[in-house]
Amino acid sequence: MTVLNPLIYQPLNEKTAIKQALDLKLFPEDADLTCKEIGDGNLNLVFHIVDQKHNQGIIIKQALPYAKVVGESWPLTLHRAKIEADALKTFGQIAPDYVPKVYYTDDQLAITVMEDLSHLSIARKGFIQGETFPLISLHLGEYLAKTLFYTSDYGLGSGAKKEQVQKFMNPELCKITEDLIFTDPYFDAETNEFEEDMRPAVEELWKDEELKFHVNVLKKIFLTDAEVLLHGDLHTGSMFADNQQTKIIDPEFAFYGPAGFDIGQVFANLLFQVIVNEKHRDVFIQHVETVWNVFQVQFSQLWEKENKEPLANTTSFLHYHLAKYFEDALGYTGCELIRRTIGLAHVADLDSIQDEQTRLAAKQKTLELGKNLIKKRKEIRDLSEFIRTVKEIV
Ligand SMILES: Nc1ncnc2c1ncn2[C@@H]1O[C@H](COP(=O)(O)OP(=O)(O)O)[C@@H](O)[C@H]1O
Ligand SMILES: CSC[C@H]1O[C@H](OP(=O)(O)O)[C@H](O)[C@@H]1O
Repeated sequence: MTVLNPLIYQPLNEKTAIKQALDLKLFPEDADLTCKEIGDGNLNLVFHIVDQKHNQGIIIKQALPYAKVVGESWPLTLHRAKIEADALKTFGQIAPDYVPKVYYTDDQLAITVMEDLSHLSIARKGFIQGETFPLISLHLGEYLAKTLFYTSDYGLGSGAKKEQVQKFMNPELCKITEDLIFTDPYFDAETNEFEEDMRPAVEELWKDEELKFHVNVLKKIFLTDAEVLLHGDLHTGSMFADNQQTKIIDPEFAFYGPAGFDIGQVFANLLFQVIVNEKHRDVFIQHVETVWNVFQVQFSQLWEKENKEPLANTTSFLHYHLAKYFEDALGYTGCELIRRTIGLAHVADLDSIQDEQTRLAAKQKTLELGKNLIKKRKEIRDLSEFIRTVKEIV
């Protein structure tokens, strides 16, 4: 665990970030550097440094010793910067096409210097502006298949996997997920945020004992099933895209957990668009289908060709895993839909809808779909039944 050393750790500002870049000799000597802090996430500082002369940029991301969205009253480990840098390196080796290059890291300063992706758009923002990024689901399916297979016992071997489990222990960030996704939305917690008009639906949800039982089961799986190295926060605000490329950023919540968690977060964040984006509804339904289809095909190929556990390499055991991942993913999809509607840290897909009635109707649908997926995840046995459930509610 990185200990905060006030003699070494200092939050950067736009001037000291330029000095840092110069000290690291990441630009030519005649560079004309400008710097802007562009962090729009909940937790960290992000400095965009550009050499105006040669039109080259880098990103310096720095963790603060607290959660930026709340302030100094919510202290948060700087160790998350090391977790993020290590996860970017691990995922970068496994799926280099989909991960920004890491140029430099400093655990004491809690910084990661990485490839500037500002020629791409944050997927969530692009979707809201009407983009569909036609290849994003194919890329996400491949990214998920590779990262979830190659970090598992079957892709890595059980000894090496255990070392990784240790390396990616991330208790403070996991606790945020445990609270914000699996606990707080299900009672009258201070962190929750919802419009007063949503109160009847929210209070109904708080009283739903069957739902809370299922959320407890999903939380238990999250707490105990150290299957694969997860990104841990794989929403569309953690994806850069254009019509050709997709890059996944921000894995500071990485840890060993259930494979279905990353898949479910991807499904949920695409489903926000299925719910709000009438014009491109079918495209986003297809995106959900493609993510699963590509994941399933590529994961199965890796399982058969690269399996380090000879006895595990059977079709029936592969199907057992795919069925578990799918069932868990549906449950986590439901949890993500609900927490982004009534918990802390909403999504712009919903909150940016100007018309109040349209916005409230969309939020009712995300809650309804979320509850259904959580409760019925064992009955929904395949992709077509999943899509049928989505269409019935949307
Ligand atoms: N590699 C990058 N290239 C360009 N912009 C980036 C890069 N990484 C982050 N950003 C910008 O900074 C914002 C916040 O980054 P993010 O990693 O999501 O921070 P946080 O951990 O605080 O959520 C992103 O939405 C994006 O606009
Ligand atoms: C207090 S953290 C809330 C929320 O923020 C994280 O998202 P991001 O880092 O992408 O801004 C994560 O989803 C947490 O649950």
